Amino acid sequence: LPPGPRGLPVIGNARDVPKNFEWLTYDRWSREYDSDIIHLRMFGTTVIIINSMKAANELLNKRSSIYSDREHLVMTADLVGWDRDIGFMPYGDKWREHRRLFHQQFRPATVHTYHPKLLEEARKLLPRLLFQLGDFMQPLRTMTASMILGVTYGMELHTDNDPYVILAEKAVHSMAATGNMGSYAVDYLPWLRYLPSWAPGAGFKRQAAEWKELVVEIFERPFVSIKQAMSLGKAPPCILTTMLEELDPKKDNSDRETMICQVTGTAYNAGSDTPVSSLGTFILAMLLYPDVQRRAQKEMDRIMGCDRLPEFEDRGSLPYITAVMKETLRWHPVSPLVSYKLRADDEYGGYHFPAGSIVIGNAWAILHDKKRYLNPEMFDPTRFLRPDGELDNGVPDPVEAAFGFGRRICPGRHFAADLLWITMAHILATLNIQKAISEAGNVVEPSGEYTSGFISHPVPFKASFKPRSPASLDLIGSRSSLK
Ligand code: HEM
Repeated sequence: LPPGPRGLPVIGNARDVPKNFEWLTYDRWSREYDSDIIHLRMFGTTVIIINSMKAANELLNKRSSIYSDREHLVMTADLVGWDRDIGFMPYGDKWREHRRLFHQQFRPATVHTYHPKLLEEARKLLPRLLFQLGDFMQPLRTMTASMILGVTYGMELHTDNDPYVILAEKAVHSMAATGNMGSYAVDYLPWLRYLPSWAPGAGFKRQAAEWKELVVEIFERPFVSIKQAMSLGKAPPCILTTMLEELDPKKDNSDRETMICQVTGTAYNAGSDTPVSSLGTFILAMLLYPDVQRRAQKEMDRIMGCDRLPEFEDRGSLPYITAVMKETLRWHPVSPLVSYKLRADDEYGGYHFPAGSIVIGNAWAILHDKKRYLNPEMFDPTRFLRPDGELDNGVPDPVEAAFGFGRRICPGRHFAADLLWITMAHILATLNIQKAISEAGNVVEPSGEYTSGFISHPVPFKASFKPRSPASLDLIGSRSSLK
């Protein structure tokens, strides 16, 4: 086995692994043990942590057929009910069928047909950012939910307090809190699930029951509501109606309908939180690196002038904006760790990995590898550009690790990349992102801190959005509503 910290009998390294920001500790151990692969034992389970792209490529990408299973997380899957979600399904026929159905709706050729919806929502975001009162993340959450709910269920959201946005936020919180192996002891000690809910130490069961109600609702509520609308001939065309219309009415479709419900529900929850984290990182970077913001705005002005908003067709002429998006995904990956279960014994670099090991890809370490990215802690989009300002295809694309690996790689990545790009382009074209000023007149510095867990978000911070010019106000279409 690869090197790693010596553990204690029975519990192994359970006390060595910190509760938060494990990816930083894994990265440090990798340097201390001078090995890109390290090994831990957690209550008898072997855990292999991959900290370099080279090893990730050899194992997670090239040998994906044995590295694509998921560990069964008792808390997440059984107790909270996330087993409905493709991301938590074990490798096998059921996962394959769900993933195939999902892919048909989110492959590049299909995602292209969602561009009008992405544009419409990015444009609605601008006045909301301008008039937000202190919590700019809320309009970003509403926009992202509107995009994903719009294409999946044909829904229109009108306010920041839409029940579907709040539902997604709460449900996805339970995924972020439980989705990393070992966040709850019951993952390693499955018998704990049989503790009665009232027993001391069984707080996790009471919490799980509360979360499960939300998870069931996030999958079933929109599905049932659109199916009803469809039976009345009132459902707008969307992914769900497309899938339901393809069913053969002469057959019993109950299994197929369950699958469709799970696929669309997965899109709703997998797609409504992750881009919000990236957009939060983008805003943070624009506050901390004002020169980057100015250069991006200059590029927008050069291509767009001041009389129109960006379109997807402009992407080829806006390499710096694309570089800002790549750097956002690299600087703080949304999922710093991704984990798999090894299905068969394997060997690599003189090491033997037993079947059943948990294998963790440390995306954070890969995206902060000094050998691949100079000064990785700096937000520097120019690292992706050639001296002539065009994109440099020789620089490793953060997409390689930020969206996971192998057969499990995020199937929503094309949609996500389009969503992020068009949103960043719209904000940079029209608004100045500035540090907020407190009531006492002082500049409010963002802490730059992040939450830990399966999905990592910037800790809430304040920012102020001002129109770049009177022409920007016209473009935003909100001049009349300004005092
Ligand atoms: C910035 C945005 C996003 C990021 C950074 C992101 C990242 C990831 C990562 C790291 C994984 C795990 C991959 C692995 O295990 O190797 C994943 C899985 C997944 N993502 Fe995304 N994602 C994003 C947006 C989306 C969107 C918008 C959708 C839906 C439209 C989506 C759907 C999924 C699904 C269904 C899976 C599970 C795949 C499986 O287990 O087979 N993601 N994503």
